[in-house]
Amino acid sequence: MPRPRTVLLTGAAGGLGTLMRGLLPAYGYELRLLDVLPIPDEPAAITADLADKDALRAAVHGVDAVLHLAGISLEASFDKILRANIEGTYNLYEAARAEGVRRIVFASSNHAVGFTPRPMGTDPLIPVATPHRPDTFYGLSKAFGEDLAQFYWDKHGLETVSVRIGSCFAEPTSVRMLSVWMSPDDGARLFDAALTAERVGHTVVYGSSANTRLWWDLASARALGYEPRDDSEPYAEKLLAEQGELDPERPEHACLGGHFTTDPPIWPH
Ligand SMILES: NC(=O)c1ccc[n+]([C@@H]2O[C@H](COP(=O)([O-])OP(=O)(O)OC[C@H]3O[C@@H](n4cnc5c(N)ncnc54)[C@H](O)[C@@H]3O)[C@@H](O)[C@H]2O)c1
Ligand SMILES: O=C(O)[C@H]1O[C@@H](O)[C@H](O)[C@@H](O)[C@@H]1O
Repeated sequence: MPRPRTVLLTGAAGGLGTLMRGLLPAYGYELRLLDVLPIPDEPAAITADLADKDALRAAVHGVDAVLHLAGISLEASFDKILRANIEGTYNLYEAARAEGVRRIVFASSNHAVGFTPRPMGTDPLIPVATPHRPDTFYGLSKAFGEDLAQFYWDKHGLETVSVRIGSCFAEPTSVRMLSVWMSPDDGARLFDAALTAERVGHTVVYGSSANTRLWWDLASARALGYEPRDDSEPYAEKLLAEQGELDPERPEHACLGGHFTTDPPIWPH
């Protein structure tokens, strides 16, 4: 596939969208921005809901690829998740298929597999082929999105890289995040690799930096050409002094999804 140049960035007003708006142009992409919220200082951004099928058709028309970040990014009622994340992602795929877009990079989440026990001691890293074990309606919508991506590849030849993002923020803020953190710079490296790798079909990868305390296997991400450069370890001493080690007796410390696994989820995590 020729290197994509024009990329629709959905969820461009959000935290990750704002970070990627800043970082991805340096890789040579021309970003077309979309969000349900207006974006200050971005008059060309498309303000549209993922429920608006006509707006999505127009938004994907002529782009080489889509980086799909839009949606509810925390736990919410099933009705809200259904509309934004499940129907919204379907609407985006259908628009992309109809307009002949070749590739989508889908912001999946570790919460699609959040009830997977985290490795302890000498346990092996968690592979991407681990079964879906969503920890929330939110995680369930990401499991659906991964299946939707597989279906659109098998049926329509529309490629996807589903990125099970850990925690992509400027800095890790919890002991759990020491294992799942993805620095914004590594996030841009991974999204660039996912947009440009040859013949991905539907590939699932974990999205994180090369953390010393990593819980999952980055092999499928590295196979796309991703070379992480960051590690959360410099933050470890301070976070461990403040919060202590994870306690395997506490369910929210024993699983990948952390506090998303409690009922209701406990914020912050
Ligand atoms: N930030 C992370 O660490 C992380 C981790 C795992 C997965 N993700 C996923 O990455 C994506 C971006 O995460 P974020 O942290 O920037 O979240 P965010 O909540 O800051 O941003 C999401 C954006 O999507 C927009 N949006 C929501 N519903 C919409 C709709 N119906 N139509 C159009 N736009 C809509 C929101 O207005 C918002 O700007 C999300 O899909 C999230 O689930 C993020
Ligand atoms: O697991 C995590 O830390 C992150 O998971 C993502 O799916 C959520 O969107 C984000 O809010 C969490 O911080």
